Amino acid sequence: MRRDARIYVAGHRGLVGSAIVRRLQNDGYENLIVRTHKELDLTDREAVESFFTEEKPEYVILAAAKVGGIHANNAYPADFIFQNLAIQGNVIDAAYRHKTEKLLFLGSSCIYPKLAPQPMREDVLLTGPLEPTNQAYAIAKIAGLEMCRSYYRQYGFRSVSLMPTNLYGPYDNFDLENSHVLPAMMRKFHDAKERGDKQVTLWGSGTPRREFLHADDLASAAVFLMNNHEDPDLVNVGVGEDVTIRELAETVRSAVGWNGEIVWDSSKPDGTPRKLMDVSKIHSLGWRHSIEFEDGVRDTYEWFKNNMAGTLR
Ligand SMILES: NC(=O)C1=CN([C@@H]2O[C@H](COP(=O)(O)OP(=O)(O)OC[C@H]3O[C@@H](n4cnc5c(N)ncnc54)[C@H](OP(=O)(O)O)[C@@H]3O)[C@@H](O)[C@H]2O)C=CC1
Ligand SMILES: C[C@H]1O[C@H](OP(=O)(O)OP(=O)(O)OC[C@H]2O[C@@H](n3cnc4c(=O)[nH]c(N)nc43)[C@H](O)[C@@H]2O)[C@@H](O)[C@@H](O)C1=O
Repeated sequence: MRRDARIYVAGHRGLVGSAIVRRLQNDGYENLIVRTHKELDLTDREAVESFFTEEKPEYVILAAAKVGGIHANNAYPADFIFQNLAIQGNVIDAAYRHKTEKLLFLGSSCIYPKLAPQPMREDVLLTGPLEPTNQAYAIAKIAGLEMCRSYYRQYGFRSVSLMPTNLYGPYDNFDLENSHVLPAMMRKFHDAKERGDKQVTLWGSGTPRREFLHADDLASAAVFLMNNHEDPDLVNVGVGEDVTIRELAETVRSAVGWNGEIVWDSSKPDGTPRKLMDVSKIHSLGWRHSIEFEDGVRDTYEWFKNNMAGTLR
């Protein structure tokens, strides 16, 4: 991408979109196009059409989506499938018709079968049943990446599709019900420390394993692949190592500095037992993560204390 190219970053205020904007700005890209959800609802096909007619972005980074943790996915499957199908359908099709040079699509590690062999290679896609708690979201994401492959096959429309593992970092969603596990733990431990609570309740058994990648690393992979990769087939993005949810709780608790008791609520779902990415493809393309987990969690907690603590209810 030329440094003066017109690059539309959809979802620029979210965890991933904000990290991609920071990365592009640091790399000297000076012509970024952004719209808030309120300014442009990407589920509205006519609004998307007018936006592309007006702005004619040369590159599109699609980091806008309906996103949430295990509870949100399980409780609101209709919102997850409808909004994601609509957003990606509108944006990918408009980008093709308005002659965008290249688009970046984001899937997720939950597109792979619930019991896929670990670590999960890109070619285990569609080889078995999905995890029920996020099936609606996963099917929307699989449709998105198939749309990218199909637009390439039929029209030669260029795109890259990244499948990130679980992400964390600044501008994450710290809602107690609808967020992912890492920000939820951070907020629960922080609130307990502030209030002097002796116990925090976490969900499930604590035995599932998850892999965590800092959003700044994902942003670096996104810009790298936009510049260096020409195949619309999916590419996993992760660190290649995972931890149990109990181990994660210890790391986050230690970063926050709270020493009370953790209680596990077994009435809440565990979700997929393990989701570890095979990252050999992206390593062979020349990209590796650079933020170590403990450093990333510590920095994210600093950001949380400075920006979010006290603003949340
Ligand atoms: N977080 C994670 O662990 C992972 C995320 N991903 C993928 O990365 C991408 C970004 O996720 P993440 O940054 O975490 O999500 P966030 O929820 O942090 O951000 C999503 C962004 O999308 C915007 N948005 C949502 N709906 C619309 C809409 N209808 N019109 C316009 N904008 C909209 C939101 O705007 P607003 O805030 O104003 O509503 C927000 O800026 C998604 O595709 C997600 O599937 C993949 C794997 C893991
Ligand atoms: C990125 C990915 O994210 C989601 O999948 P998930 O990884 O299962 O989601 P999660 O981060 O919410 O939970 C991970 C694990 O952690 C446990 N857990 C403990 N205590 C809390 C807790 O307090 N909050 C939450 N949310 N989880 C908790 C929880 O029970 C589970 O065992 C999907 O939306 C999927 O669509 C997707 O793409």
